Amino acid sequence: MKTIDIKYSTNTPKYHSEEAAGADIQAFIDKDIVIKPLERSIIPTGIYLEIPKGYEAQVRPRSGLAAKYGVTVLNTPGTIDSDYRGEIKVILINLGQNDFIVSNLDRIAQLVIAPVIKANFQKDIKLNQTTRGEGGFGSTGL
Ligand SMILES: O=c1ccn([C@H]2C[C@H](O)[C@@H](COP(=O)(O)OP(=O)(O)OP(=O)(O)O)O2)c(=O)[nH]1
Ligand SMILES: [Mg+2]
Repeated sequence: MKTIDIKYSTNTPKYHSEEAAGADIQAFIDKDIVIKPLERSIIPTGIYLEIPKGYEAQVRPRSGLAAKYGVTVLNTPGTIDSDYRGEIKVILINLGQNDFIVSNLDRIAQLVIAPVIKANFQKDIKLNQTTRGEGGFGSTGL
């Protein structure tokens, strides 16, 4: 497994198994946050990273919260740019039927570090032809 060093300040994401792809991130809050059904909340984590150029961090949901409570990350996968130096925050949405309570240090999401390929977008009015052409949104059948 490839590894890279990433500097952090305040809190750290934590891998919970040897080969976990995602490092869990915890809520870092003074008091509980209640998320009502169909509402969302921006949860601080106290995590600040210096991600090396050429990488990003993706904020992904935890499947346990989704399966048990219907709670997920609204903008999944959230994108943490390598030049971002602010606190990582998680936008949770409660798609379940009950209030969801977030307490300090609850593991609310996970971070996956991934390489980034930057495109040099080149304007060309004639794009090459393909069999699919302009077909999308179920054009090949469901
Ligand atoms: O779940 C997320 C997503 C983003 N961010 C931070 C890090 C990221 O680098 C920055 C900007 O995110 P994004 O590009 O997704 O948001 P935007 O709405 O395009 O804002 P901006 O104009 O600042 O790029 O916000 C988070 O803390 N959590
Ligand atoms: Mg942006």
